[in-house]
Amino acid sequence: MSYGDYLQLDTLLTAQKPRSDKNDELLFIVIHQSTELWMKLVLHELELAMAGVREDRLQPALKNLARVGRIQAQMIQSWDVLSTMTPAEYSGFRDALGRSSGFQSFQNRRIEFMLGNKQAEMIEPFRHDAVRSTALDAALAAPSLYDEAIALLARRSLAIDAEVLTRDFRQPYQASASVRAAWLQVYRDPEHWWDLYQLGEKLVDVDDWFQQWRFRHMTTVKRIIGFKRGTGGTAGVGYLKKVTDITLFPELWDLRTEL
Ligand code: HEM
Ligand SMILES: N[C@@H](CC(=O)c1ccccc1NC=O)C(=O)O
Repeated sequence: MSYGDYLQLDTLLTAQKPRSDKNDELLFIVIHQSTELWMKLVLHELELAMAGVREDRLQPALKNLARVGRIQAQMIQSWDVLSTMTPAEYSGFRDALGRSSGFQSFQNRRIEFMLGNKQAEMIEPFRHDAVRSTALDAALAAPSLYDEAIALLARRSLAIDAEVLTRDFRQPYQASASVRAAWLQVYRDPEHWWDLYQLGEKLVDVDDWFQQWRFRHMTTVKRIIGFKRGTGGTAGVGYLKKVTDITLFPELWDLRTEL
């Protein structure tokens, strides 16, 4: 066994195939591929974290979520590398991308669903692909990381409304007064609820860094394509600006006003 065999570098390093003769297309491909690799690890860690929360093994789940946070930091940093590309350099090969866009990132959509950003229409770009659309249908219907956290609050005898626990998980999560009151109880007496308090803060980290990733996507796109429309059919920056406001775990933000 050699270094290259173990890491399958023949496969990995022959998968960069620019469609133009422009120098900067390699940067564009490498940034996307490395992001997809990080997403692969995020999915793995999120699955473990969700299983940990579900099975009341909170300490390992916290460790998985801490790792997700450090990966998100890398993903946010990588916008700085892409920002070295100028509008003229990108325009040189943009036509070669055709109508492909980030809407077609399966791993990104699975992460969004696992974190609770449930928008069923986002499966449409995958309908021609039986394997991926089936996996996304399943992720849409399953409880998110936050649904698992709320079920844990209930198992710890915090009062959670029944309709929150038995909700249709395909629907976007709606903030609930009982969930807010439960988290508030945890945050007002951290020593008594130490592991739940840590879980709450890890979830805020993930939400915060997800928002930062979206924000940097939007600013990077603004400096590279200005206000051109997106290849995926949206208005471009205007659309990306709108999605920066998405909040995954609303009560964990709301309760901060009351502390
Ligand atoms: C020059 C670089 C980039 C430009 C100009 C760009 C532009 C855009 C635009 C305009 C959209 C909205 C869909 C559309 O109308 O096309 C979009 C969506 C998206 N992009 Fe990018 N992007 C860039 C780089 C990246 C990178 C490096 C990633 C990392 C994988 C990425 C991931 C995504 C994802 C996941 C979406 C869907 C977002 C959502 O629905 O919330 N993009 N991008
Ligand atoms: N939506 C981008 C194109 C784009 O960024 C893209 C195209 C192909 C593969 C990945 C891409 N990145 C994420 O949106 C654009 O409008 O220029």
